[in-house]
Amino acid sequence: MQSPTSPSRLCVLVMGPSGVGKSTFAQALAEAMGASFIEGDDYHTSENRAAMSAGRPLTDEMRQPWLIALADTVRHSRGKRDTVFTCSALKRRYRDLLREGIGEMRLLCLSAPRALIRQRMIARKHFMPAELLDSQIEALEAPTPDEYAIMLEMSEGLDANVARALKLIGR
Ligand SMILES: Nc1ncnc2c1ncn2[C@@H]1O[C@H](COP(=O)(O)OP(=O)(O)OP(=O)(O)O)[C@@H](O)[C@H]1O
Ligand SMILES: O=C(O)[C@H](O)[C@@H](O)[C@H](O)[C@H](O)CO
Repeated sequence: MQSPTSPSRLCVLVMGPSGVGKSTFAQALAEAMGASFIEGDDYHTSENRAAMSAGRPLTDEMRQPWLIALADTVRHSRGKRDTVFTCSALKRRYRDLLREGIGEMRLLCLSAPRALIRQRMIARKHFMPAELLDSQIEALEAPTPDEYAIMLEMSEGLDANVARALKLIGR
């Protein structure tokens, strides 16, 4: 039997505020690794989606069921294959909740200048409005040294960042 703390497959969390480029980067990374890709946004409750679409930031309580459902899916996936997943995972306690459900994971924390993120959010078609960006950045608790996160600056270009991430995670 496999315990959540002794998984056989690599699990990578791609985190950071809305619009920073998690989905774009994580899909490219998963493809380069031959890993499964899981999009965190697909596990929100309909209430959460409605709130975000209406420009209301999520509360800790609203994020709880989302994080639990996502962790459940990722745990099953990483039991079979290397898995890359996205989740804003803005606060330490959210990341701890994910670790509780999933086991060990590598953290890739994406950042970009606020103005660039805002520009990209305005340009895309998505339920998350650019007006929520400030609340995302305010809520963000950067990973602490004990989380061994790899920090990636997204204005540097997708291919360079994928290559750097592969090297740093040893793939
Ligand atoms: N390296 C890049 N160069 C140019 N545009 C990019 C790059 N990365 C992402 N984008 C664009 O920026 C927008 C936001 O990216 P993406 O949807 O991947 O962010 P996200 O962090 O997953 O957002 P959310 O958490 O809100 O789902 C998209 O329109 C995407 O096409
Ligand atoms: O924790 C949160 O505030 C939300 O989950 C957001 O970050 C969204 O998931 C997402 O990024 C929207 O596209």
